[in-house]
Amino acid sequence: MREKIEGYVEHIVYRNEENGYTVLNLSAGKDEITCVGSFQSVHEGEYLEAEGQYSTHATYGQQFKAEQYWIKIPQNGLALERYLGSGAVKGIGAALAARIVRRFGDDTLRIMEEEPERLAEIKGISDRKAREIGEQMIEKSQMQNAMIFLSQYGISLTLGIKIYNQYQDTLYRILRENPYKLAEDIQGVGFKIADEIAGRVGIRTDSEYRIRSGLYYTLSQASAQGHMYLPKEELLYRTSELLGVEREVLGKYLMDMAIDRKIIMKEENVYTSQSYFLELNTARMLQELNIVCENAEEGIEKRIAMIEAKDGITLDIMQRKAVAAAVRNGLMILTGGPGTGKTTTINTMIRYFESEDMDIFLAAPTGRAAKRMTEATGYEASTIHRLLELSGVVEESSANVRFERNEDNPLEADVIIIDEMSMVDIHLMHALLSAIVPGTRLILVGDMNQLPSVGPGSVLRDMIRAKAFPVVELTRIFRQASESDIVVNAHKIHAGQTVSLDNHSRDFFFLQRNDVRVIQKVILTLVSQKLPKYTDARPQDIQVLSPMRKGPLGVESLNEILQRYLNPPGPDKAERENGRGVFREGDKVMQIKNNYQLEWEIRGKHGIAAQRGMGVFNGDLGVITSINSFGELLTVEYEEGRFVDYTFKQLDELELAYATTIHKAQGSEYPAVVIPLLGGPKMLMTRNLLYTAVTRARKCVVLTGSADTFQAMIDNQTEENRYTTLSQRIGELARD
Ligand SMILES: Nc1ncnc2c1ncn2[C@@H]1O[C@H](COP(=O)(O)OP(=O)(O)OP(=O)(O)O)[C@@H](O)[C@H]1O
Repeated sequence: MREKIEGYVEHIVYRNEENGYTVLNLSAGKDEITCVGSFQSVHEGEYLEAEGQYSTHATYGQQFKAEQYWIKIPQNGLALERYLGSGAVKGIGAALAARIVRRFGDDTLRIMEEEPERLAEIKGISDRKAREIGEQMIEKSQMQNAMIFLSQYGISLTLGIKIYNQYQDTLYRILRENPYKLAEDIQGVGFKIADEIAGRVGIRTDSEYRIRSGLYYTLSQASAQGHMYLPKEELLYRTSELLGVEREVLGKYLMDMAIDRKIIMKEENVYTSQSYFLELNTARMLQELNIVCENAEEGIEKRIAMIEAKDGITLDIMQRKAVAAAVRNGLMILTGGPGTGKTTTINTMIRYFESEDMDIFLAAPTGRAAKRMTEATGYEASTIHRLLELSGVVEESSANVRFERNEDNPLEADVIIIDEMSMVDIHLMHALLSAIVPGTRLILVGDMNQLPSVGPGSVLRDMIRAKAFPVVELTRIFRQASESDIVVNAHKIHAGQTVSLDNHSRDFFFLQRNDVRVIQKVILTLVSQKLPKYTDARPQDIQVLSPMRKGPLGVESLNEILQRYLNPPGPDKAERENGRGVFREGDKVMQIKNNYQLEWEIRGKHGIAAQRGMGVFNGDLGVITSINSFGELLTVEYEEGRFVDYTFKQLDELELAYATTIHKAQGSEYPAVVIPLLGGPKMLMTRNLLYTAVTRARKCVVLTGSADTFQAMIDNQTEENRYTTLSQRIGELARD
């Protein structure tokens, strides 16, 4: 039940400076109430009104959880003295507070606000200080008023403070005239919040601001779906649906927005300016790197032969071609499916450049992929983010990341090799290219048939389609059929051929089951018993990959079931409820968005940090090691012993990960993978998706469900259609 309480802040028991989480004692008449919540700035002695609910904490007993609060500066002498003495006003300490209150009594507050110059009558306060105190008081009461005003529109305190800091006094005008400006200026306010405020303020649905903001929002939504632009008609259609405004009305605003350079229109395609220039500049930088390296010609073949002899391998003609192309060109792309010898080729390239004393950097888009690259090459590989030296001051989305390595401070390497290029989105590609000077060789390696990157663009495919850069495609499968049916079948799936499901294989199995419950049971037995034994792995290393989130075979249900059996509740395991279920110590979890600001540390003896860093990324897998309800912290251990503390408020960035979607598994590999397949929407159940799922497994893949669904997926060549024009931009520049 929602209740309202009020009283003086007696004592601040605990405060987390970072997120404002506070435990305080409130003195309300005769009662003392323990009150917890996120208080931005509360001081002892202040009079607090709070709305929220009582709850009972296992250790700390009854406490009041504040959801909203208002601070009142106390009026009477003693409370006022305490308030002022608590450091609430800069420049006033306890002793000075006592003197001020002794002098002005109950009139203190009025004097401080209205006649602050009179404070100078007190010893220890100069004219200047008096003025400063006055300004602070005005600021405080303005902020207070602003918060009250904003709370009418359902704006939370944290957001309210951001809004106030951005606009100060002009906030009233902005809110009344154009709340959509908030969506442009303030992180955390999107079109939806702005539109809700606009509705309450009474702004017309066909107002110019609303339409412009709606058009822009639709474009950003498209970008979140992977597109770089929308065709004009589609943009108008989607925006008209969103705003409930006729399509005909919208068109004319596009022109205005183009004049303001908010958007760019080209051949009936509409881009945000940012998207347009991302593609254009990426194309330009690629062209600049695309040079033929002089005096590389001599003895390439001979040197490759020498390396082959030394390493005891014989490269295939295409592999040799790839190494030579990497030596000759400033930019080259190596593509091929699993087992076609990409890694072997990279290794030979590395030996080649090593023999020329060149500095070589290796990187991949995810931590897991980088680790695999390190293992396969024996050469240290890092994530692209780490290579570019992600710097601390960044905003949340990948679009606003800042790197230490950029055009002013480029990477000092002779050769840069990037693996798993299919996962690199346009933002990361742009950042990478910005940090590379022409003359440095860039070698991009990836499988263009994997699902496209999570972020916008389809960089690798677009580059290959542009036909403007040297590309070598490896098609011969080196891994023998007897050795790996995973690889052979993946290629068959890609080629649309029939895959034998007779289970005469050592690493590729199909268990035909048509009942959902039976399939769930099969999955459970596979993960908890059979596969760990068969592949010599731990149950948490076996990954269940589902095409979908919802439904009895979707990620959500499967996680619930797997959690129940693999990590049941126990007296020694702390838990934390969240909206979607429960997190428990020992659970396998996944970070589900890029968070460049989240800190990790590698803990040495006695839990002392031995190394620190920033950034946890979409798809990173870890295990919950502890849940601390008092400190409201949940700790996850990620690979390489990186520990990350999440406040309870950040838990929406985590999900149980016994099962994950195939999309989330891109670029990752697991010893063994289990894939349930039983019907599903045609849009989703594609050949591409099946191919990506199967290629995630290193030692063993088990599919379970309906063979018809399996075949239907092989036959379904629908591909996600991304609106991108990187290849056109490359083409235009190449013609110039
Ligand atoms: N020219 C070659 N001659 C003989 N064997 C080869 C050759 N090239 C690669 N192989 C072998 O084929 C297998 C797959 O090669 P590699 O790991 O380089 O492929 P990949 O494309 O990187 O595969 P994946 O993406 O699945 O890791 C390895 O066992 C490798 O030793």
